[in-house]
Amino acid sequence: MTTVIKNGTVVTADLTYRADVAVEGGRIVEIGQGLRGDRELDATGCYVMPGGIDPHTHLEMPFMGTYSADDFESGTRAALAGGTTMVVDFALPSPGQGLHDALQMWHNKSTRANCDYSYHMAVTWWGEQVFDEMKSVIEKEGITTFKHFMAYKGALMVNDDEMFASFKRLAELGGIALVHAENGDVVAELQRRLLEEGNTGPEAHAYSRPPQVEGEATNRAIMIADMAGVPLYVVHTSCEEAHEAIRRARMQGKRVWGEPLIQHLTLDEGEYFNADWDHAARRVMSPPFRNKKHQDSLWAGLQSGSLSVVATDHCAFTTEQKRFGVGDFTRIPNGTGGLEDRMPMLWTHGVATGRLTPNEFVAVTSTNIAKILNCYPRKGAVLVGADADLVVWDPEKEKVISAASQQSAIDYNVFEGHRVKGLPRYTLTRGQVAVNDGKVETREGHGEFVRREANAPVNRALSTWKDLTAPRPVQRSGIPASGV
Ligand SMILES: NC(=O)NCCC(=O)O
Ligand SMILES: [Zn+2]
Ligand SMILES: [Zn+2]
Repeated sequence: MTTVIKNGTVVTADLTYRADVAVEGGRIVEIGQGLRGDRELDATGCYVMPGGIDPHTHLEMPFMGTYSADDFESGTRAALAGGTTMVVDFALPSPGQGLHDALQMWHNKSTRANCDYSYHMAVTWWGEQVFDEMKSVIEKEGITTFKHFMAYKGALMVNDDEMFASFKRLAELGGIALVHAENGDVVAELQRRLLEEGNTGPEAHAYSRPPQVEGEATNRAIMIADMAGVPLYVVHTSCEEAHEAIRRARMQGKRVWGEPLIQHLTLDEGEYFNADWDHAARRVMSPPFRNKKHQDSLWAGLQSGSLSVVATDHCAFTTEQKRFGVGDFTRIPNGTGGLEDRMPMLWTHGVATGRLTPNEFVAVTSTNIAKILNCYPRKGAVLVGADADLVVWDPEKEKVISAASQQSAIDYNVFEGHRVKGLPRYTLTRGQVAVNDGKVETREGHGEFVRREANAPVNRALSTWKDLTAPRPVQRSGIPASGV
């Protein structure tokens, strides 16, 4: 059966043009004028764009004594409702657990996914087993991106020596290093002091994680990655200090990317001073929301290209779960939702305000990350042969965000009450119409795992450069290279 999206304007990361798009067998089979199909979707007045890719989600994640509330079913349903057609979640080994073991647990959870997905692997401890398994995780499992938590001391955090060892291994295997960049030692000390001084509420969460802890860790990760010769992707970049480090590194030719979240772009630290404990705690995440200066920096980064991708870090906890932290802010489960709202919020606050062009919107929500993850143009493109992961975007469609009508399993929404203009009319996941004229018609289990190959072009370029500039002995006549 052929489905044709008719009368729309195709918008990709670099082109805008009028065309119909024909889809068959889950792929785009033709792009042109006057196409006919067994089923036709009217895109009059709409943009036909690559579906969004959210490279940072935590679905059913075991964390801080509980599990995040959205699983692969509700999470990917929320994603599709908002125009996102692929998510990348984090497989998280517990201390001492093997990588393949953890991966199997994630494969078991994701059988319910409504859209395609991939994983990053987390390096939560270091040892010979992790070193060995990294190779097969990359080469056999198709997972090429490995996350390192520089925070969450005593739980997920790895130290510099472990990070350097892991980064070197990734450089050798053609993978990419990811970091959650916050100085976990300093955060732990600030938390201890704040509690001692009687600062127990959610606002203390923000005080315990100032921009300096993020700026320092981002710089450190960049330098360690440079010494290891591995490309680096910095997740949830929230402040000017971290952005500045990334910007400088990129200007020096280092292979570094930064990922702001839609929450940090549009919500600020004022949320933590709300008199309602629940309101503030629901917004506790790491790094915390910042002020306008930092938000302006992130927007400028997207405009100038020093920041590359907008994600959500979707890690949703119910109010009941957040209340674990009454009386001690360090026990509030860290994380917020955003999967359904990333694209409409970014369109409303980015494109409609003139901060981003529609093409830049596609770049930062889909195409850039598809290239970084080495799954472009299968994902992130409107091209013949690409997966038919598409969103038919109606720039005139409006709604007020509300927990009452959301797909997510939690009982609130951090964007509650925000009016958005720009929403999906249709979302297609490998050709299946999951949002049909605004109505959600997802199919549980439709999602497939997306394998990715190592040694992306950026890895090859970086290793060529590192080889070329590696230390070499100077040949001196009459002097042997090694002692006699
Ligand atoms: N970001 C957050 O607060 N929770 C999810 C885990 C992480 O990415 O740090
Ligand atoms: Zn993180
Ligand atoms: Zn995260």
